[in-house]
Amino acid sequence: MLVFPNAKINIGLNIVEKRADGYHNIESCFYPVGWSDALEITLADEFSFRSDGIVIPGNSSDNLCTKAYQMIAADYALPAVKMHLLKSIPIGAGLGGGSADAAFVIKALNEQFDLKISFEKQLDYARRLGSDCAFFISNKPAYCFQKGDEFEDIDLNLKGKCIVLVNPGLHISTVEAYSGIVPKRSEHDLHNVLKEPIENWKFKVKNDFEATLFPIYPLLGEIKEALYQQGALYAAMSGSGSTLFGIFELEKDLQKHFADYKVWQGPLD
Ligand SMILES: C[C@](O)(CO)[C@H](O)COP(=O)(O)OP(=O)(O)OC[C@H]1O[C@@H](n2ccc(N)nc2=O)[C@H](O)[C@@H]1O
Ligand SMILES: Nc1ncnc2c1ncn2[C@@H]1O[C@H](COP(=O)(O)OP(=O)(O)OP(=O)(O)O)[C@@H](O)[C@H]1O
Repeated sequence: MLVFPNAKINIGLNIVEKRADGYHNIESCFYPVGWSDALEITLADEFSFRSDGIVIPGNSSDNLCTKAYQMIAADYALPAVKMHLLKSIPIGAGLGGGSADAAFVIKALNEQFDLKISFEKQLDYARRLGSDCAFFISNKPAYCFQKGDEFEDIDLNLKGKCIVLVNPGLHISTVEAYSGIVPKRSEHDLHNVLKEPIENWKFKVKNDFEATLFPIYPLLGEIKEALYQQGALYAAMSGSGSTLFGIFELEKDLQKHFADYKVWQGPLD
């Protein structure tokens, strides 16, 4: 089976409070984007995982794909498989790429081997692998709360608009990014603000990581500003960085403009 785990962006990210378990409760809109890895899962004599493309830190037993397989294999009689990942989504980029790979393994094993794991149970498995992971089980625009792993439907349709993702190659650790944050309630209810015209978002839809990370990495703020100068309706950092995104009314080719960085651009669904 061949699947294409895709990235996500965070449209708005309020870090509301620190939890007793050390994590943070957040409020965010998660939106799928087309920057994708490719993952092939085939029957084999023994389990193996290998990856090509962007080098993933850690060895194959640390990989979230391996962890997802082992977790399901602990509860279901799974045959051995060979997994081959072509890694394209930048790492430490706020795009949830590792989480997407893991969620797609859960979904692919369920389908390929007819395991009949319910949707709710797939979500529970995904939550065990990472806060971002559960989103990729449904992989539809959603308002996310708690650790980012509880969802409500959101009335937001950006279909037809174009997104440009710019990754400057800085690897920002999620743990470090959260450690710099002083949580606070947001001034604006994200649900309501996202119903306003996209041109208003610039003033009201904030990613709380920007205030602490932009002073440390000024390049991030410069790229966001450049996206606005190029005509973005809305621009922001995704997750804990380091990827910036711009949403444009029409197709936009900024590959040359951001020639020093990794750029992905395409339509939103
Ligand atoms: C920044 C976001 O990408 C926004 O979508 C996510 O909140 C991060 O999700 P993730 O990468 O799946 O994070 P996890 O692998 O679950 O956690 C990594 C570390 O980030 C911190 N963490 C993560 C999620 C969360 N809601 N609060 C946290 O404080 C914790 O220190 C945790 O040990
Ligand atoms: N399949 C995988 N792809 C990418 N990273 C992986 C994978 N498996 C394990 N990891 C580990 O997860 C870490 C970061 O994962 P990921 O790419 O999801 O982070 P991110 O882009 O910062 O996402 P976010 O902050 O939005 O969760 C890496 O340091 C890497 O060691």
